[in-house]
Amino acid sequence: MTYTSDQFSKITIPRLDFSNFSSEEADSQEAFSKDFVNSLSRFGFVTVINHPFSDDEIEQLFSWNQRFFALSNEEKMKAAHPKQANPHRGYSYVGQERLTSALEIKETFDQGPSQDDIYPNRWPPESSISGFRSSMEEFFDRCHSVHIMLLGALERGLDLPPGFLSHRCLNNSSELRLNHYPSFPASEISQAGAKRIAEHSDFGTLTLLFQDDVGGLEVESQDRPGVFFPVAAGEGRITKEDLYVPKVLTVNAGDCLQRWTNDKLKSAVHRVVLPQGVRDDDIVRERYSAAYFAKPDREQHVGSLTPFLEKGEEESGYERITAWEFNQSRLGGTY
Ligand SMILES: O=C(O)CCC(=O)C(=O)O
Ligand SMILES: [Fe+2]
Repeated sequence: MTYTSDQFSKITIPRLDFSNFSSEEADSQEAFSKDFVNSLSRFGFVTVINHPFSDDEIEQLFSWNQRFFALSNEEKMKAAHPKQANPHRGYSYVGQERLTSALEIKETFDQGPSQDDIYPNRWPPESSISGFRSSMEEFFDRCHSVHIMLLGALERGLDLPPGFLSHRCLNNSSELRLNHYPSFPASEISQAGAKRIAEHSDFGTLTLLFQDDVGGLEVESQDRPGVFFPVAAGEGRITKEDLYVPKVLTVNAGDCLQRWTNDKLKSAVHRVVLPQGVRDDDIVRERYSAAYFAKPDREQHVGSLTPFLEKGEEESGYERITAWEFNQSRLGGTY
């Protein structure tokens, strides 16, 4: 597949106001829920303002993100990601993970649930970055509660009974990833075919994505396969206000949600490339982001759920493998 960017596309990812859902007004809640479903069904992505995270929480998250990656390599390697990929934990240096054959100019720090004894987290020593672990653990739990709220909106928008999706995600086995894309000469990208992050879809239910204002995130069009357009694109260039954290939360559907809903909600392919307007002789600004990959409980199946299958077609749709088996099969080959 050849991929092209359509940076000036008029496709606009809908921007929803979460305060409509958190209000007591049934009509506003209903409208938010329907719009949320429609956007994930049409684009696989949505952006949300007035979301439940406070400015302070997000600013702190970005501050930890910057402080962690500013540590020396030696310090970061004290939290090194284990050799095998499953599941992601700890620090990965530039080039360690490849989603395709392209070099990816990014370093990452992955964290799972603090109560996971089978796959424990890998923290840098407290003496290197005091307070990092406790803040990140707290933020992880906040993301879990926002994930459950958003599943509530999907249940409503999809006319499902309350808890129909969320009860499959209560023993949190999600992952939180800090991304740092270092600064580099733009010519390296055009000559070497490197990317910040190559084309991929996320594996879980929903991804809560926090971006800074550098830009470069693009999503593949559902109508024109192979054509990518910027997330938060308006009638032309992205403005700082389109992206600026902490105001805007980007949410996208992952493969498990696509499977459960038998393709009604789309796990769209996305990537991070050069921001718009960058020329070959520019030095590209560094970029920070954080992604909470919300996932179903490991023992839950990720086959198509009955309400999304035609009557008498219960055997059709996606196979009922467990979320754990699915996650492992998707991770293999990326490391
Ligand atoms: O950095 C971004 O904006 C996107 C990152 C992403 O897609 C991922 O980590 O899966
Ligand atoms: Fe992603």
